[in-house]
Amino acid sequence: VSSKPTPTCEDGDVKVQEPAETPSKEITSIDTHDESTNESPTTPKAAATTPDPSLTIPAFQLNDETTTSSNPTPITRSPAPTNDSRPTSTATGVISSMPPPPPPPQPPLPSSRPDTASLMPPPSVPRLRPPTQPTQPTRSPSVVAPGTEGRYPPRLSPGSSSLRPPPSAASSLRVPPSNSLAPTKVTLKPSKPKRNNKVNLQPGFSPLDWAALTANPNNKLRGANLPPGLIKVTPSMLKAQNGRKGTDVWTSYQGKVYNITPYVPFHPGGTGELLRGAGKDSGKLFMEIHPWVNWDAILGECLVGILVSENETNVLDEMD
Ligand code: HEM
Repeated sequence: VSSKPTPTCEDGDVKVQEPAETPSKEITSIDTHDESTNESPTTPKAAATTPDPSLTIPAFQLNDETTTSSNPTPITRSPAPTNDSRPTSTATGVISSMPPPPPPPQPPLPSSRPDTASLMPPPSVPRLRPPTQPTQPTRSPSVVAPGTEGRYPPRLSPGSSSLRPPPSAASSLRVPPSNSLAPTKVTLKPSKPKRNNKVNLQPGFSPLDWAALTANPNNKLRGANLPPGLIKVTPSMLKAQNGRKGTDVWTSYQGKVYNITPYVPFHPGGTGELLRGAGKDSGKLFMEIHPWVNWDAILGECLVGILVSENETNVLDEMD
């Protein structure tokens, strides 16, 4: 639109002649221009009136668009007001609008160029300003809540914060390995040496040897003199089976009584440790030292009976 005719007609004062020469033609062109841009009616008029100055038009357009600083000054002068009056009049009646604006044509080329430049800038300037202005204000408020340009960091910070949560996934993965691995490693190292209370078992008394021994039911690991079925064991009976005076060593675990005598040489923790539960319940000691050990899997064949109360056995004896 800026390149159209403004230069030739616009020579400042010459504008009057242009409308007079081509009223019908100008009307059509002006109408179209007015529809597209309400603010810049002058540009359409110039375009209709100036078919010849095509050469001058391109040069001005480029200059006007590129240089924003030069645009404002020419616009403010005369073109802006003149243009505004023209379009408004054209909107209602083309003829009325045309006569008032057109000034006498001026021969000097330089003067015509500035006019075109002034005419050109208005359309281009408003167009450029609106997009930039709305974007800036929107940015400043959103960013700003605190302030102006310097607020980019704040924006970045909120953005980063929003990313941080999603980063929540990435952050969770990163943190645990570094922190968790270090402590776990440290804890494992000291714990192993502390618990390394295992004893050197005699040849033929390894866990595999014990497994082979228990696999054969004819070994009678429960005791030679016991009945085939499980027996009821009272606390007094358990206490008497402590290994002293040549007796077998019994211990209880979860309400069941076991003969641990055959297992003593196989116990990795040593004889002394295992005999701490002789004649009494070993559940507490067992769970404190190695709760991961499967008691029943190791001593299943050593099961003697079920632990019962003293009164119960007495009643049963009386009944018998
Ligand atoms: C008074 C009861 C018991 C005490 C005080 C005791 C004590 C211990 C000790 C101090 C260790 C060495 C742990 C180490 O150095 O890591 C150990 C290992 C072991 N004990 Fe016992 N123990 C008892 C009963 C039993 C019983 C009844 C069984 C079998 C059912 C048993 C099976 C084992 C096994 C398999 C290990 C080796 C654990 C491993 O290699 O991690 N213990 N025991």
